[in-house]
Order: sequence, then structure tokens, then C-alpha cells
Amino acid sequence: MSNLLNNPHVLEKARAEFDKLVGQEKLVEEADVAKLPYLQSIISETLRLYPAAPLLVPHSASEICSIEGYEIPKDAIVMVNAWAIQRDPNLWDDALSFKPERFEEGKEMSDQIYKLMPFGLGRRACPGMVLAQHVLGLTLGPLIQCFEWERVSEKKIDMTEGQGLTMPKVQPLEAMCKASQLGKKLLCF
Ligand code: HEM
Repeated sequence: MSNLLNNPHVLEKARAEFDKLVGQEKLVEEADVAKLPYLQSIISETLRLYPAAPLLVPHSASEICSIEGYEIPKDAIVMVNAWAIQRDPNLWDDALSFKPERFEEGKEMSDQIYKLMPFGLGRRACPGMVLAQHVLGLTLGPLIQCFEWERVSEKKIDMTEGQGLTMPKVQPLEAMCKASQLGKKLLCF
């Protein structure tokens, strides 16, 4: 929501996608989520810039191996800095900007699938990834459909990241909302 409030054109585009593909009569359902490419792009772009587990989970080398010329001893703990990789200007155009469009029609993903890793990669990647993506869509979707959102002031939402394994925001989000047409209908306002 913070990213959407800082980028109202993205919020508008997401709302237009809901109107077109889900309609103005019902809330988004599980079966709809996979058919909403822009919503999926918003989720990917949010997890790119703000991965819930920025260093993933510690891994251990089960045998001696080499990564980029560095010899890794057996049993060494290996941490992957997904946060840095997902913001690396050598890998991403305009790396620090919130631009869901970069994922449209697989633009970024077709050539280098290994640079977006909010759920890890490979054999130990998160088995809950698909469930999580559906739940994120089903949570964010109705917030976009049922409410019109605004920042509490002209100032952009402060996105400063705090300390902790899951990188919480330093300033909790404050925002204003009022029920949309669909919200009034479904929430009985
Ligand atoms: C937005 C939500 C979620 C995020 C960002 C996330 C992210 C991650 C990450 C980064 C890892 C470590 C991958 C690695 O180090 O390579 C992981 C592992 C794991 N996740 Fe998730 N996860 C999410 C939701 C879930 C859900 C909903 C479930 C279960 C229903 C789940 C179950 C697991 C399990 C069991 C592992 C350990 C896998 C293993 O070690 O083999 N996660 N997750």
C-alpha cells in the first residue's frame, strides 16, 4: 500500500485492471488472481525492493565448493543478500524506482530469471511461494477495489527500513481512505 500511495498512477492502473478483468460487481476471487498480470507485477516489484527476508535463510555448504572464485569450506554458513541483488543497478534498469511495468509480459524475467529471489531459489526455495502470492493478491485486491486511497499529506510515505530479520518500516503507514462504489455496495455503507 505504501508503494501504491507513493505512486498513484500505479494504483490507478491497478484499479483499471480490476474494473476490466474482475468487473464492478464482485470482489476478486482466488481464480481471478492469476489472470491479473498488473497485480502480479505490483507484488513482484514490491518483493524486489522490499523482500520480506532480505538475507533469505542461512544455508550451509554440504561440501567444499566455489562461488565466483571464492572457495567455500564444507559446513560454512552461506548467506545470500537478496536485498542487494534485487537493487543492483548492474542487473536492473532504474533499480531503485518502483516500476511494476518492468515485469509486464515477462520483460525482466525472460533473460535473467535468477535476479529476483524473494522466495529463494532452487531446491530449498520457499514451498509456500504460490500460496503466498495468492494470499497477497487476495489481500491487496479488495483494498484496491473497495477503497479510494490518499496520503495524509503531500509528503511521500517514508519508506525507511528498520532493523530486524524481516525489515519492518520505521514509520508505520498512515493513510486516508473512503469507500469506492463497489466498496459501498459490498460493505453496506
Ligand atoms: C510473502 C510470503 C513469504 C515469503 C517472502 C517467503 C520467503 C521465504 C524464503 C526467502 C525462504 C528461504 C529460501 C532460501 O533460503 O533459499 C523460505 C523458506 C520456507 N518457506 Fe517461505 N515465504 C513466504 C511464505 C510462506 C508460506 C505461506 C509458507 C507455508 C505455507 C512458507 C513455508 C516455507 C518453508 C517450509 C520454508 C523452508 C524450505 C526449506 O528449507 O526447504 N513460506 N520462505
